[in-house]
Amino acid sequence: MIVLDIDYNILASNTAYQRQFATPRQQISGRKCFRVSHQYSVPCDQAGERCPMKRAAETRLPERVLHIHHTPRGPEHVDVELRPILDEAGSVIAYVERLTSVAGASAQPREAGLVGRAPSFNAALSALQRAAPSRIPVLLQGESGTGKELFARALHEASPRTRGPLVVVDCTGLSESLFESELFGHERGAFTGALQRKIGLAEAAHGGTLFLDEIGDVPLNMQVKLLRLIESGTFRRVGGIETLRADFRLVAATHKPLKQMVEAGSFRQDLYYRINAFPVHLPSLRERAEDIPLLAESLLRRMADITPLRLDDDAAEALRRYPFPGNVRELRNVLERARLFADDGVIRIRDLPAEVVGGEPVALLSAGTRRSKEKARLTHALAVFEGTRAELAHHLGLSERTLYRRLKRYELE
Ligand SMILES: Nc1ncnc2c1ncn2[C@@H]1O[C@H](COP(=O)(O)OP(=O)(O)OP(=O)(O)O)[C@@H](O)[C@H]1O
Repeated sequence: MIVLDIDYNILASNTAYQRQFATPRQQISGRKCFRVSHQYSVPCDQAGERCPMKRAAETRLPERVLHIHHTPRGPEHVDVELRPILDEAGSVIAYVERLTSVAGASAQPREAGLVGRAPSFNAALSALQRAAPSRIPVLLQGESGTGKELFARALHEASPRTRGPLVVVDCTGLSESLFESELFGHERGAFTGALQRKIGLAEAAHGGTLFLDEIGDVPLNMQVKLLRLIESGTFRRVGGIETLRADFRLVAATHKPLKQMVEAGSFRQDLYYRINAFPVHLPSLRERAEDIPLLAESLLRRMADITPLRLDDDAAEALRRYPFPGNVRELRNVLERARLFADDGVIRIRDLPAEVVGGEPVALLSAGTRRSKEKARLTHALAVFEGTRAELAHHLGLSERTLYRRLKRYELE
């Protein structure tokens, strides 16, 4: 926790803060929060981020945002909760901020788990953080390959049920009877071939989270049974008479437009309202193209055996421009294939599939507009960022070499 005055100066910090966010012997008190947390020379809202203090100064109410902070370990997602302190007349005289590292995702390349730092990714992560402590059912909506299972796992791990199981049910391609026995289990002799009693997935999720992936694929008849399970929290094994109590937190995911399916009569409205208590939009890779280098580096680390793998600048640029209809899964597949051609561990343009190299630019921008946008972004970053060039490259998600090349290209050196 830190205490701040209304001019962004840190007045005090506790030992937990110092341990987590300061380097040894670093003097925190008296410094500006935006310098310490972001290495900016100006407040966050002038550097293109939402500043919770600015809002709280107007509303005099608590604020909560998810920011990427500069820490001794590099950039990290941090959940910032801010409370204004008022004097007797009701004016804001100071703020208390509680900062919590978000463990569920990384803003730096990682060997496992969710990575991302684009605003649309952070919005999804922030929503997840808010839903995690409660038992509210969450519906993850996103195109195929956007990481629904990874988000479900991150939600489970951030929840109080993290010590319990996370049970994943893929609802695609299951016939009605198979779905029922998978979900509810069956008694011995319930049907031909049921030689033993089998515990169903709803029962296996006891004390944990039940993740129903592609819930839009559940057959209509089964939707009734699913609704009953969710509403009453009870079920019966196939062939059984005993009513059993289920205790799980429900997370569902779909890439289908459920609302339209409700209108068309192929998805039950009552079930839709039940599962849609807390919808979270998972961004497509097109909506977070700036995360492509970070994701690519993470995925390459996950694939590398002895030789480390990397992309050269041109290949990285080609990936950034490709719209990736198959999202992160497609990016992973493209890299898996390309690495087989990269004998020295460096993936070049010639190693990428033709559709990626010849693809249309992501946001139908002309090359000129793209360049002037990029130049403006770099000029702004140079003006507000106070760290070294290596740190700036890190902050922008670029390699140091790429940063220097761009600075030269735009004559910003
Ligand atoms: N933000 C991310 N960070 C790291 N890896 C990711 C991220 N998003 C997705 N992936 C990877 O992309 C692949 C596809 O993810 P996942 O299977 O979770 O997608 P999905 O949305 O469930 O897809 P589908 O709807 O087709 O089942 C996985 O290998 C996953 O590890």
